[in-house]
Amino acid sequence: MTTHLHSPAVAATAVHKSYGDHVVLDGVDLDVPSGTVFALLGPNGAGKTTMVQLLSTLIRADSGQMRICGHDVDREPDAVRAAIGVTGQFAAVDGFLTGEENLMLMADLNRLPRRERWRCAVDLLERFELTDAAGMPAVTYSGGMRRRLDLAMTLVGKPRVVFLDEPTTGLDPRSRRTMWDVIRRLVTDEGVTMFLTTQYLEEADRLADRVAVLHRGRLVAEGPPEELKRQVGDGHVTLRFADPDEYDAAARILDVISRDESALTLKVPGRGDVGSLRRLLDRLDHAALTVDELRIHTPDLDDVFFVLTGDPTARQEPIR
Ligand SMILES: Nc1ncnc2c1ncn2[C@@H]1O[C@H](COP(=O)(O)OP(=O)(O)OP(=O)(O)O)[C@@H](O)[C@H]1O
Repeated sequence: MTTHLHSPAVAATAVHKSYGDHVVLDGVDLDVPSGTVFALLGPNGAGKTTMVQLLSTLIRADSGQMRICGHDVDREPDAVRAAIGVTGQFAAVDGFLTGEENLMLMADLNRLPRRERWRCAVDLLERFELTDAAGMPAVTYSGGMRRRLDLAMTLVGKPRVVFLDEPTTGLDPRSRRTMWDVIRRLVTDEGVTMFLTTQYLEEADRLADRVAVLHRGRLVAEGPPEELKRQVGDGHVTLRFADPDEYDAAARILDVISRDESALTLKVPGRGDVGSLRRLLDRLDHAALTVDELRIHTPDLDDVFFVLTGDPTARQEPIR
């Protein structure tokens, strides 16, 4: 296999993909340097999984070019498959096998020499904090443990690029943080390139060197999280209401970034300076609405998403 040491880990140019009349990707360009974490961010149905399926040779694009570590996805699919690992929302883990057996099976499938299989399994179990659970059937694992085992299994084949499709969807905050640590360590210690898709702005912000925002089949922004946040400038203000009717009424009169029905909170754009806060409170006063609590935030990716897409439908997704 030819190695392309100086090629970007992932490069895509003018990628189009439709299902019937439904345009899912409408000319997407990507460039991910080796040894970095890249996050493709977007709400449900934005086309993130489709992009991963295209780059990992699972489906074909209608047009456009894609290369992984210098290998053309269309013309050299075997070389691409040898360079990548994919972990998805539907893990490859067999619940009836123990963690160790799952890893040994994967080592077998990757044709590792017999004496290396066990060493590889033990090493991965330790790095992924699964040593204590190594002998237990995977069906007894928590969601976070399963995701870690799935990622460990992907690494048996020593991929240079790992696609992580929504790696922490459905995990509790602690498991999410453990997963983030594992992902970061793989990049820092081994130079693996991570291409992750996520709906969670916080995840992209914490993990990624570069973030791209996918909206209606197009990239609406691309850059380091800090740069995107700078583009937005102002932060936001969170307002909490005690009364559901007042919460609803406020949501109707204000320019709302996002809303949380259960907490009765609204996020509205604003720097939090005295003048703009006074204007905001005056508007609520005139409508006879009482705010229970007010918090001021510096810009985060949530604000970036709102400013870039300005699309209220995008705001209803479970972004956090
Ligand atoms: N095989 C298919 N046939 C028809 N439509 C499809 C197919 N696969 C995906 N789609 C459509 O393409 C759009 C993008 O789907 P995709 O799964 O890529 O989105 P996503 O951003 O990964 O969303 P999620 O966060 O929910 O996984 C959706 O509207 C989906 O219904």
